[in-house]
Amino acid sequence: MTTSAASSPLPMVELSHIDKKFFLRHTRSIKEYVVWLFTGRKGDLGETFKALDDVSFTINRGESVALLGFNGSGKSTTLKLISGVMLPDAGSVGTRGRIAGLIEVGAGMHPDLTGRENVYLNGAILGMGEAEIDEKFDQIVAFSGIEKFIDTEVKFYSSGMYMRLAFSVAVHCQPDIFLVDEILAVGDEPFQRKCLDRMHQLREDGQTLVVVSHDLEMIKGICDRGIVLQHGRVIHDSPISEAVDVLRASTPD
Ligand SMILES: Nc1ncnc2c1ncn2[C@@H]1O[C@H](COP(=O)(O)OP(=O)(O)OP(=O)(O)O)[C@@H](O)[C@H]1O
Repeated sequence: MTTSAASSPLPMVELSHIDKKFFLRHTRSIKEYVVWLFTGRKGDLGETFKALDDVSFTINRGESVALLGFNGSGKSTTLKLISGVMLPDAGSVGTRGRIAGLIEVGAGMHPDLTGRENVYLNGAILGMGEAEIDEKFDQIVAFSGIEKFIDTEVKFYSSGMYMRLAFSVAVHCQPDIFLVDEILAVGDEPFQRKCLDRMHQLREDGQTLVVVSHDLEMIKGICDRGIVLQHGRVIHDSPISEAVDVLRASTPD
């Protein structure tokens, strides 16, 4: 039996045995540091901490996946590795196509540039050419709803305004993979609804979504699969309702 290429799953994100470590510095006073230096450097000034531990999963085209877990479980670190702004210490990350990541409020924006200039900067970072941005500029600004402030330097924007502009640029660049961290929470309710509608539309268009949020009801409305992280390890991967139940039944320790 032959399977048509159109119906076979196409991997868009592949994480294989990822480890990510951070160095946690133990704060010391200058006096303590000098004593440590002249007494044979006994004891550590810090320790290595594993934020992700042997994380592997594959996300196929058209899937809408939530990364779930309590604070500090490694969700944002995973998104940063997928987006490429952070590299793993071990393992490999593979992605396909254009990625747009809304991971940190203000990331990818230059504070001294205006909203208009940042649309071009952000658009270029996301892989759009000048002509493509010119063509979509009015739509981007209209969706963001910040027309009045588009020629103001973004350092004067509120966090909600940053997010509006960044979300609008990201969705208009038609990403193959759209990564969204908690940042939607800084938008007001009408704009959040508008973002959710747009994310549903991306999903219907067959794009791939990876979402991090503690708003489990919202997540259930937008995602079809949930990956639960605990202390940097994947402990569960299933359809979203079951994954949310697993998270709710577990305890943060
Ligand atoms: N740049 C960094 N330097 C040191 N430690 C870090 C760094 N980034 C993340 N961590 C640590 O890695 C762990 C995982 O962080 P991460 O932000 O991925 O968690 P999260 O699941 O997104 O949490 P939250 O729900 O609170 O946003 C945390 O203990 C965090 O303190």
